[in-house]
Amino acid sequence: MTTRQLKEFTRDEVAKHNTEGDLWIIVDTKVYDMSRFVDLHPGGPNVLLAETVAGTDATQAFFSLHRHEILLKPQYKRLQIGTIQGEEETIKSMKPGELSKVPYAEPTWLSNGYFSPYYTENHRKFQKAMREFFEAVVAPEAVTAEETGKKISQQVVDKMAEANIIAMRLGPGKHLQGRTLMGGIVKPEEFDYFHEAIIHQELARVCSRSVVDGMLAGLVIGLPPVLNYGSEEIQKQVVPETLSGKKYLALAISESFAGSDVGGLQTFAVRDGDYWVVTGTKKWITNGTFADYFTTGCKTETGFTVMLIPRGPGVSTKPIKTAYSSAAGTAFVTFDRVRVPIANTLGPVGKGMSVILSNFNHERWMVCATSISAQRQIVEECLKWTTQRIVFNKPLSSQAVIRAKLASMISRVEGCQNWFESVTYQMNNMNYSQMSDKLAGPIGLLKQYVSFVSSTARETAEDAVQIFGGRGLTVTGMGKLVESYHRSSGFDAILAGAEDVLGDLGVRQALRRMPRDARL
Ligand code: HEM
Repeated sequence: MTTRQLKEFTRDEVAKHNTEGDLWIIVDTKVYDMSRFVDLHPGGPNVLLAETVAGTDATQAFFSLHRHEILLKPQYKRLQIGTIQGEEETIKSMKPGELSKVPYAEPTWLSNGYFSPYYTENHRKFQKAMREFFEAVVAPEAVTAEETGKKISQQVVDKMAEANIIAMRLGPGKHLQGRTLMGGIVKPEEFDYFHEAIIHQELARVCSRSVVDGMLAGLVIGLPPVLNYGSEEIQKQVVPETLSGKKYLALAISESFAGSDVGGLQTFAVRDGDYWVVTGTKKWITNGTFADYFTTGCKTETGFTVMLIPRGPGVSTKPIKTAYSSAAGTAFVTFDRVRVPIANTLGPVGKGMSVILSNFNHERWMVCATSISAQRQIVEECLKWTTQRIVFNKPLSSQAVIRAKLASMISRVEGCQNWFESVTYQMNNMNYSQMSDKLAGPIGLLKQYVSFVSSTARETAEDAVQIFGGRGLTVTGMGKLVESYHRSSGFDAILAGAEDVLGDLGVRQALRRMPRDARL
């Protein structure tokens, strides 16, 4: 491939090329020859032939209508023939792993000149490596997966496994022992919930909501019951297979008949010698279309029991089309008299409710982490858009009503992140049973506030669409992240427990702890 030589021009020289068939424009000191592109331009030829555009500096017009990334695509990059003599571009692409300088685009601890009591130099090093990894390895594929709805490729999964990211997404614990984490940046025994939070938040920066789930979220929420309650044999087989990304696992709890009211589930298991015989259906199972194992909640004679069901005779899955991409592998799962060895039981028979409930805290906390990060990205999009978009001859941000929306959006995401970090700090200082006892309520309330959805995410989604107008409803182009967020932010209000139920859980826990002698 030959590298084209870029020439230097004066603005006067460019101005001479302002007709159909000989059309140049300047965008941020770069000179583009649009002569042969005019008829291919998705925005039509006429806009480019306009007097105010042809042969002129069209930087402002360009950035009012296009994302910067368009200029970086090879098919458009090659339209550049030169630069303007003695001038330097002002709009630079972010370097790999670079932090955004847009205010509030990064959490406080990553913002230049600010401090945090929670994070160390090691967290910063870890965050940098994680951002570089996700940008280089995951981001390109995340865009494709969102569009095609296909499962994330095995190549990406293998690279995540190699860095032990799959294992780290399950949080601190014995499953990290003996592993080299992110090339050795953090020792397994030093890996804490802030490291884990960094992974979830960095992942959500490069993936849409569906792809975050498609990145083996099923395993993240479905493997802990195996780790905490599975027999040694089961663990020996399933843990290495899944954490190496060779096999996939999903958590199969919700059904057409019951969701947040886990007690109402109807899938049942009957004992037959050394086997359970399982019959029933599960719905909205993340990663279910490609899962090899299902951590499944079943009704049994003495109560509710959790067991690991391998895909095999009697197990079938079909995709459910939801508002977000099928890359998440959302499935309807049918168990038709499936024979499952009794040895696959996770936790005590009839005591499955506590297995599932104890698992929920981590899952909900993870949903909060990703949800806040996605919300923050929308704040960044809105700050950029309102600064570059010109309306009534002024930037959109000069309108007080727009600034009021930005104020609410910033306050919401900062409130969410700060509460989230406080809960994460508690997790770092509590053991598993303390967490189950003391944090189920706060995490429930936090998720309600974050998924916060009805309170913060959904309001931010609505505000962002108002700010972007029609573009916020358009799948491609300037508002594509806002559109995707608007369509999928509601998912966080439902997945891992409906927000209203969780808010109520938090209050009921608080009420249970009210001192008997408390009076006004
Ligand atoms: C290097 C120069 C340019 C390139 C490579 C380019 C490329 C594109 C592309 C790929 C789209 C589709 C964008 C999308 O789906 O988001 C588009 C849309 C558009 N372009 Fe350009 N463009 C250029 C310059 C300009 C200029 C100078 C104008 C001046 C007014 C313009 C006006 C438009 C309009 C009006 C649309 C439709 C936007 C919309 O749907 O909201 N373009 N252009």
